[in-house]
Amino acid sequence: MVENVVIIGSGPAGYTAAIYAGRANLKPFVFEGFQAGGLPGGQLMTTTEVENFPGFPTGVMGPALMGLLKAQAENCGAELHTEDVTYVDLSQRPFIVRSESQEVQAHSIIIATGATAKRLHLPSEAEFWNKGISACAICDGAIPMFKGVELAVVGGGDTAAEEAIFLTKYGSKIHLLVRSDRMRASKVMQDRVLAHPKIEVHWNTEPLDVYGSETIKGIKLRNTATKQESDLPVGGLFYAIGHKPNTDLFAGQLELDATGYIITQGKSTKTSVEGVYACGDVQDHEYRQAITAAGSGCMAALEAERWLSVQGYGEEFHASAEPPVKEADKATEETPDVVFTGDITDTQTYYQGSIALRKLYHDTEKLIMVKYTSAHCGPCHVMKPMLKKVTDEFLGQICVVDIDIEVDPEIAEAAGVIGTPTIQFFKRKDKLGEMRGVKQKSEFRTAIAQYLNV
Ligand SMILES: Cc1cc2nc3c(=O)[nH]c(=O)nc-3n(C[C@H](O)[C@H](O)[C@H](O)COP(=O)(O)OP(=O)(O)OC[C@H]3O[C@@H](n4cnc5c(N)ncnc54)[C@H](O)[C@@H]3O)c2cc1C
Repeated sequence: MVENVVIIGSGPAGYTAAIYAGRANLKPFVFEGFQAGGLPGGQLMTTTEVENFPGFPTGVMGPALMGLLKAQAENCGAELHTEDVTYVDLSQRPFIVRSESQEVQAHSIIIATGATAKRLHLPSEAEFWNKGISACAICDGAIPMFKGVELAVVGGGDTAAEEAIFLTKYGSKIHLLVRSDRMRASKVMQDRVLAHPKIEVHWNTEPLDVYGSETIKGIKLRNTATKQESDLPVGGLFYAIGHKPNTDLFAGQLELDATGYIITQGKSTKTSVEGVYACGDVQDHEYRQAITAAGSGCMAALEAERWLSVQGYGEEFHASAEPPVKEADKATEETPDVVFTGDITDTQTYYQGSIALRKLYHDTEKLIMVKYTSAHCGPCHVMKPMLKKVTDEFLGQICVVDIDIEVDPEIAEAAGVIGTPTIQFFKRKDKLGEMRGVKQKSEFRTAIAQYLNV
């Protein structure tokens, strides 16, 4: 079967294109992505309050907004697959789009792969990645290791300014490392940074490397004007140095500009290959906003629909009168997380908080799976429903304890948690293993099955 339209990416651009293509009865096939170019849900999964998306007069949390867009896309008939695309062939028709698990043929393609935060590639970066270095202050700032210590943010744009201000909630002092003698951030953000009593701006400053033992203890710096080197003891370093468009898949197949952004024609979302459209940040280095991404996602879907119709493609799929119950809803409806207020025994599967964890840790013979998450962590929002589907397969066999690291920072610190999400497994007071970050369902399933038999 040849799909009418395959959409690659699930940020505001991808989901909006899916909503429009779904409403046009095209049954869009969406590769939401998984790890290759950010998270399913895109960049807004890594932020907190979004105050400028129309329709939310008092703001909306980034992950919540993306949850709404996803639900709307599904309700409009989009078919969502939480996988990365690993290969495309735009030289033949129908086009070929491949992920690890499947190959799809498509009459048209909408590219909405967005952009990814850049790294500095410091000599010791790999050693300390997620052990004090992070590319998302909003996601990781609340981690116990960053509380009450001096932290550094590198960058001079709006993101760096936003992240430095955000981190003042947690760090004792924030050092903002700016490469030149001025910031690129908007005037209003610069004013906020410069007026903040907890932020010190280091002009003409670049990091050369980081050092530490288990976790980062400081940064070696160089003054870009005088070349003088210095040392800045900090407990965390946050990158905010811009983004790279996620276009490696299309290199040599589509026209890209010198920095890798997809070139679209005039006011349209048409690319250099007929039937292939690009929307959102992957083709926009100027506005880079959720609403502009969503707007261009709408344009891409409308343009694809018209093109399919002119070509005589575009098989229509009509939704049934009764909307199907969505998988995501099922997962949360079937087994609601249980919050214990009374006596804690190990007869249930889901628990929350440090009191439950302590009691189970001492009393139960069952496998305990502890989920350390935080409300601000986009990857945690991605992981939660996926993991829930897996743990529902083991009802009654394991005890799953949810720890919000902002509510229970002491227990997270005692457990050595240095990033969210983190999963730890315990049995009879022994720690059996740990998993960090979002993983495939199969990896979670294998780990649980393995530890159950220990
Ligand atoms: C910290 C932060 C805060 C922000 N705050 C705001 C704000 O307040 N207001 C605002 O308007 N904008 C904000 N932005 C900008 C906004 O998030 C982006 O402009 C917007 O998300 C771009 O949407 P997009 O759909 O083009 O791409 P993204 O959101 O970047 O989404 C890209 C999608 O493509 C997927 N993908 C990538 N590669 C592949 C692949 N190989 N296969 C399959 N899928 C793939 C990814 O998984 C992801 O789902 C913020 C950005 C950041 C980083």
